[in-house]
Amino acid sequence: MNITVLGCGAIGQLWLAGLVRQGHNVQGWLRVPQSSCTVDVVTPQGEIVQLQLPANNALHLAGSDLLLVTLKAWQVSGAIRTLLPQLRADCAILLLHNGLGTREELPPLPQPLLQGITTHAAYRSDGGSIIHVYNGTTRIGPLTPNAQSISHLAEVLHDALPDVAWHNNIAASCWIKLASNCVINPLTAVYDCRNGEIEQYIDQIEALCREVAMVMDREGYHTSYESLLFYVGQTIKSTAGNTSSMLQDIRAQRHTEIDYISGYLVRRARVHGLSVPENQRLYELIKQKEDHYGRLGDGMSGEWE
Ligand SMILES: NC(=O)C1=CN([C@@H]2O[C@H](COP(=O)(O)OP(=O)(O)OC[C@H]3O[C@@H](n4cnc5c(N)ncnc54)[C@H](OP(=O)(O)O)[C@@H]3O)[C@@H](O)[C@H]2O)C=CC1
Ligand SMILES: CC(C)(CO)C(=O)C(=O)O
Repeated sequence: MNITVLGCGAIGQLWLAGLVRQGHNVQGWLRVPQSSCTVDVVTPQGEIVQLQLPANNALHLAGSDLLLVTLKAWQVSGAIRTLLPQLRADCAILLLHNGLGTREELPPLPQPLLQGITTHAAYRSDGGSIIHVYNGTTRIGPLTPNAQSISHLAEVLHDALPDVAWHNNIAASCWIKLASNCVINPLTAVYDCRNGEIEQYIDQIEALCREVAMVMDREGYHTSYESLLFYVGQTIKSTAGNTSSMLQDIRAQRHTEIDYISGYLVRRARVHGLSVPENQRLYELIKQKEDHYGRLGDGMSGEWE
């Protein structure tokens, strides 16, 4: 397949490495245009993969069958909008990020639109290499009716970076993942701790899960408070040693994905006339942290890192 990977950070480089290995014709797409991009990945087995791949080639983009979007949620709609005029109408666009709400920011598209969530874990080391710490599962599925027929994409992606599973009702899976991000990300950022250490704040975890379950129910997704609480508890246990992505962003004074996590939940609650005070409170606490270092940056670059 002809593939463009938009965003060549931690997750993007895992995909670039895996797709090239399978013989696909792949390029990266960088924010600051360059003719090549570096892939430098250390696999969970300690294997080092170093590649130089083409990047930002307009002809390659125009011939792409798949645009794989591995950006932070707040970077997605702006980046896709600038590329849309150059994409074929049948180029599948797969959004692979934490949180929800990017779809609503995009204009109506002729292209088949898909969404994915992943439990792979990777981070950029001080030396710049991407350390792939955990081999997880990626779930993908259609957001638009014209994407329902391309379930074979899951197989193609599975061969490159297993495991990949197709879910017809991907929105429901994304909401369940949103529940764990509404709990783990802001709590770890507020208490400045690893994921496993938030188990002690059980009252807050329960309140957050109750609120997410209530909003999900109004959104039409079948779930229960108990099942969400169980799922979130399992995620806390299985990622106990992790530093959440939100805490990493806060520590590095970067823009967080809070607007697409707790912020999205708060916005959907408002649409349904529901009150979600615990999610609202955590949302505001994280925004205050962002504003604080945003202000510190004023007069310097004036931009988010
Ligand atoms: N890393 C992980 O383990 C996991 C990540 N996720 C989710 O996956 C998503 C991606 O995360 P991750 O890979 O860690 O993030 P990164 O920040 O590592 O990667 C994003 C990349 O996109 C680049 N970028 C930003 N804006 C643009 C643009 N307009 N055009 C092209 N490139 C751009 C950034 O470059 P620059 O820095 O130059 O702006 C950066 O290299 C997030 O939603 C995250 O929450 C989910 C599960 C696990
Ligand atoms: C599930 C969790 C919380 C794992 O760390 C995550 O997705 C993140 O850190 O963003």
